[in-house]
Amino acid sequence: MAHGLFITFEGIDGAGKSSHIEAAAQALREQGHEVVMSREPGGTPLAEALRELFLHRPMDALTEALLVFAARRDHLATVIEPALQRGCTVLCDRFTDATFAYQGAGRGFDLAVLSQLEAWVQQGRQPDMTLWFDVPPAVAAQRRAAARAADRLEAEDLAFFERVRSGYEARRAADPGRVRCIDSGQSLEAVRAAVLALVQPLQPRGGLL
Ligand SMILES: Nc1ncnc2c1ncn2[C@@H]1O[C@H](COP(=O)(O)OP(=O)(O)O)[C@@H](O)[C@H]1O
Ligand SMILES: Cc1cn([C@H]2C[C@H](O)[C@@H](COP(=O)(O)OP(=O)(O)O)O2)c(=O)[nH]c1=O
Repeated sequence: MAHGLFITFEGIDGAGKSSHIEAAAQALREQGHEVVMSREPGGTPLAEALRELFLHRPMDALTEALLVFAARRDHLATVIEPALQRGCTVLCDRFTDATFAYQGAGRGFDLAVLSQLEAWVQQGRQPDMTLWFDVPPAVAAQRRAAARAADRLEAEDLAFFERVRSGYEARRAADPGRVRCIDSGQSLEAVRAAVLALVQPLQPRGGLL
């Protein structure tokens, strides 16, 4: 079925993805896309409330996984799917690759259970393209320390973020056509050029209406 483009942005905390989403959106608008921007966990009032709990309350890995998928279900049903059906291009700061990377690789949670939750919640919906901002965890930690106070996930140690990074690499290896790796250890200007090189050729898809 025809639908708008669904593009997600991923990477460990401090990789630099949030620094480039607006530039990607602007480039796409200039190509004629009607852009909807969102984030996960979040993007709806319910999902934003779940995000606050997720980022600040202690919980085990299964609870983390259930919360992010509950938030995702609401976000997909009320924001992402309607926007894609209208033919919009949806840019989302994180999506299910983050769950496989953080809860799966980072926490060691069962990947088969995550795949089951993914199937129930997404009903086959997958991003058309994912930009994975890849950077060594030590570089990301320096960037975070200079920029902001750590939340519950950001307080994890370098070994955790090494596992998360390897989780993203596994997702890329499983679907290299979708997950595109950007070397985010470069300068802001070089990363921005790499992002624009990937998004500028994308044509608007148009919707059903
Ligand atoms: N390529 C880069 N070189 C140097 N600093 C960067 C680069 N990309 C991002 N930063 C800085 O690192 C910090 C974290 O970036 P941010 O975009 O918030 O990361 P993320 O969204 O991936 O957590 C910000 O202060 C940002 O200005
Ligand atoms: C979407 C998602 C995010 N997360 C984590 C990754 C981040 O540490 C955190 C929030 O992501 P993010 O919005 O990137 O945080 P910030 O705006 O502070 O950069 O949630 C998961 O652990 N699993 C998930 O499925």
